[in-house]
Amino acid sequence: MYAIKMVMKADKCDQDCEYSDDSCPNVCERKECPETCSSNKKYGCQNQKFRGYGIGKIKKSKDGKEAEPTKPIVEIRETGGKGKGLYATKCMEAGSFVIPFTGEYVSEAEKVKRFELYEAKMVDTYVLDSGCHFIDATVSGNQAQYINHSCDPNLIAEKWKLHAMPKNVNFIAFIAIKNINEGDELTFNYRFSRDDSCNIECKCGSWNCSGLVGKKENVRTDREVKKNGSKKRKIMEVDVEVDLKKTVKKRRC
Ligand SMILES: C[S@@+](CC[C@H](N)C(=O)[O-])C[C@H]1O[C@@H](n2cnc3c(N)ncnc32)[C@H](O)[C@@H]1O
Repeated sequence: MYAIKMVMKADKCDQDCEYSDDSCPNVCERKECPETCSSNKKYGCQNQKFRGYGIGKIKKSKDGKEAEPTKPIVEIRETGGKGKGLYATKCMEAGSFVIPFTGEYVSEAEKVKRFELYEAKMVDTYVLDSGCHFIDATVSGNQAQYINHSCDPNLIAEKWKLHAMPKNVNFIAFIAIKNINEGDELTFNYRFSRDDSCNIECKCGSWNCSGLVGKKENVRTDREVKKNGSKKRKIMEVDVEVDLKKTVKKRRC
């Protein structure tokens, strides 16, 4: 009974949703609302965060002009031990959209070619597996590429669909899974999909630190552990969380 109700709501929401807060069925399905969504009469639709960052169709204000771009709520700073990191410049509640992850969308074949090229040039490589494509932030990417790993993170990476964008493209958003204070470092669990990524000594300092950056339980880690600052090339290929049921407290789904 509950499932049927959700589907009906989602259909309605696709046309002209009346929710557009965290109970919005599109949020529950990780879909951005269409530009035409006229919900939330006072503040406008709250489920168009990618558009605010210039991703997808640009948001228009009521008078038809381009809306102001979203002001960043993060800044890059030195961490002392982990290189640069990304920090919150204001408080955020659990469930908040923090920042999208951007880079070049490439196929698996192109990713393999690039890995060879980066290896030849000894370039550190940073790629997120979005499920449909690989998002390569090695050369071009936004501030999200400075998010360090933690074994007890305050962010999760989620896959989203954008309205009027190809169905086979996933966009990635970093969402807060804890309340975050101004000045906190933003982190997520890298959960590396390659064995050869898992040999960097972890300095997250969490109570549950595994000792290695991004280590999954089933990954072999019998290689030489790289200290931070090592001249050896690092390959970061990260799996994005797929579990939609992963609980983010503020959301009702
Ligand atoms: C995607 S980059 C993050 C930004 C990076 N700190 C920088 O300055 O460019 C990933 C690299 O950051 C470092 N790093 C991230 N999380 C770390 C952690 N928990 N402990 C130690 N080093 C970490 C590692 O050198 C890793 O190769």
